[in-house]
Amino acid sequence: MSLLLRGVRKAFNGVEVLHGVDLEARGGDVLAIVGANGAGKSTLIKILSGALPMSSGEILIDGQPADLRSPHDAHDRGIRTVYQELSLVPELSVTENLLMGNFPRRYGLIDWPAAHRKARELLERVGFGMIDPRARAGRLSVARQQMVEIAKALVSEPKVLILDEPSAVLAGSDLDALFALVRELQRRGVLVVYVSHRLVEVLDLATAIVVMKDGKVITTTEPARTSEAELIRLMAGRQLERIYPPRRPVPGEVRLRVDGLTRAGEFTGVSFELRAGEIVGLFGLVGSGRSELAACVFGAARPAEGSGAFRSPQDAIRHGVAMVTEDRAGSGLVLGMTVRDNIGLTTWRSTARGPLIDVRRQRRDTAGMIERLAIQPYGCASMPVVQLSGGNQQKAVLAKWLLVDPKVLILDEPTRGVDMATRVDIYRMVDTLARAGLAVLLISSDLTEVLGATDRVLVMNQGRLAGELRSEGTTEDQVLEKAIT
Ligand SMILES: Nc1ncnc2c1ncn2[C@@H]1O[C@H](COP(=O)(O)OP(=O)(O)OP(=O)(O)O)[C@@H](O)[C@H]1O
Repeated sequence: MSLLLRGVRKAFNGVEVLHGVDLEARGGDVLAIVGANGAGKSTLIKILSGALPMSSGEILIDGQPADLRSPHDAHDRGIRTVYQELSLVPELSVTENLLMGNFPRRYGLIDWPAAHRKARELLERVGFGMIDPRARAGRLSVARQQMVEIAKALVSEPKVLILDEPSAVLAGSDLDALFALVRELQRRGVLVVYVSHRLVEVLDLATAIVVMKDGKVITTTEPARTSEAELIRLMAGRQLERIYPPRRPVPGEVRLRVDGLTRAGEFTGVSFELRAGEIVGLFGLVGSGRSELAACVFGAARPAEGSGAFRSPQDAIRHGVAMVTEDRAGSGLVLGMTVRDNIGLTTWRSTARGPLIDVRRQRRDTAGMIERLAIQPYGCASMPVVQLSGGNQQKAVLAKWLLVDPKVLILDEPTRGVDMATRVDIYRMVDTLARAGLAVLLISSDLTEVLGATDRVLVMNQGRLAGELRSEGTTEDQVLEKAIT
C-alpha cells in the first residue's frame, strides 16, 4: 500500500493555510506528523479523511489518483480516522457503538449474545479486552471512550489509520495498550498516521517524522536521526534550553484551604492547602476524581461535606480564584465569538465604565495577552475563536483567565493539545506569576509535566488523596505507584 500527496493546498475564505504539501508513505510505516499549533496538521488529516476538500493538489493511493470528496470516499479507500473529539453515542452500549448497523441476526432479529461476543472479540483483538462491551459508552471514562473509538475504526481492517492526538487522554496501562496496538498494526502492514505533540512518544513509535511549519512540510526525518530538542527547534524556529524553569519556592500565606471535602461517588475526605508563591500539582488517572474535585473547589459543584469550596464560580472569582477548564469548547470559550471578546469575557466587569465596556482598554489588554502567549494566526483578535487551531484555542482560554489577575489559579489540563514551544512559554509565565505571589494548582495527567512544572504533587487515587510528594527528585514511577495501587 502506498500513499502519495503532491502539492496539496488548502485555503479558507481565500486565506491559504496549506501551501503545497508533499508526502510519501507506505503500509507498515508509522508516520508521525508534528508541528506547532496552527501548523496545519488537522487540516491535512481532514483532507486525507475526506472531511475537507483540498483547494488543489493530488492524492495517490497505490499509484492511482484518489478523489476523496467525502468521509465515505476515504472509508471506501480503506482510510479510517480517529479524531480527538469523541463521536460515540453515549446512550448506546459499547457493542452497539462498535457494530452500528452491522449486527449478527437470527430469525431476522438482532442476536445480542452473538453481538456482544463479536464486540468482545474485536476489543480483545486490538488489545482493549479490559473494556466491557455491554457498558454504556457514556459511562466509560474519556480514556476508555477514546479506546472504543479506535476499536471502531478497526472493525474492518483499514489500510490507513489516522490517529489525531490519541494519547492525550491516556495514561498508564491504557497508553501501553495503545502503543502495542500501533506496533501490531504496523506489523500487519497498515499505514498509521500519528499526530501528536508528545515528542517522546513520537520518537519511540514513529518510523518517519514529518515536521510541519506554517502550512508546509519543512523536514522529514527518522527517530534515530533526530532528538526532542531538535524537533522543538525545527517546529518553533528557535532554540529552547530547558522546558521547565527551575523552582525555588518560598511559600507565603495560605490562599486556599479545603478540609474533608466529599462528594458521593466522586471523592472523599480531601484536605489540602495552597500557599502564595506555590505551584502544586494534582495528579490522578482519568476517573480518579481530580477534575471533579477541582470543579467542586471552584464552586461549579456543591460538596456534600467539608469546607473550603466556593459556593459558585462567581463567588470563587470574587475571591480572586480563576480556573482554566479541561473542556475548552464546553465551558471555556464561546466558539462563535471573536478571540478578543472571548478573552475579554471575564474582565467585562473591570473594563466596564458604567454600563459600557471600555473597548480601548479591552483591546489593549487582550492584544497584550495574545502577544504574550503567541496566539496565532497574526491578526486573530477579530477572528471567531472557532477558526483557530485547537492549541491556539487552549491558549485563548488561558489568556482569558490570566487577565483577571487572580490570587489563586486552578489549571485543569492547561497544555492539552498545546505544542512544546508554547508549553515552555506557559510554564515560564506560570512560574513568573507564582514568583509574584500567585498560588497555582496544576491538574494534569501528563506525568512529566506534573513533576517538572510544580513544587509538590498531590496524588489522587479512586477519589482519595493517596499522598503528597516533593516534585524534585521524585520519579514518574513513584507517582504512578501512588495513583494506581
Ligand atoms: N474553519 C477554518 N476557517 C478558517 N481558518 C481555519 C479553519 N480551520 C483552521 N484554520 C486555520 O488553518 C491553520 C491551520 O490549522 P490546523 O487546525 O490545521 O492546525 P494544527 O497544526 O492542527 O494545530 P493544533 O496543533 O493547534 O491542533 C490555522 O491558522 C487555523 O487558524
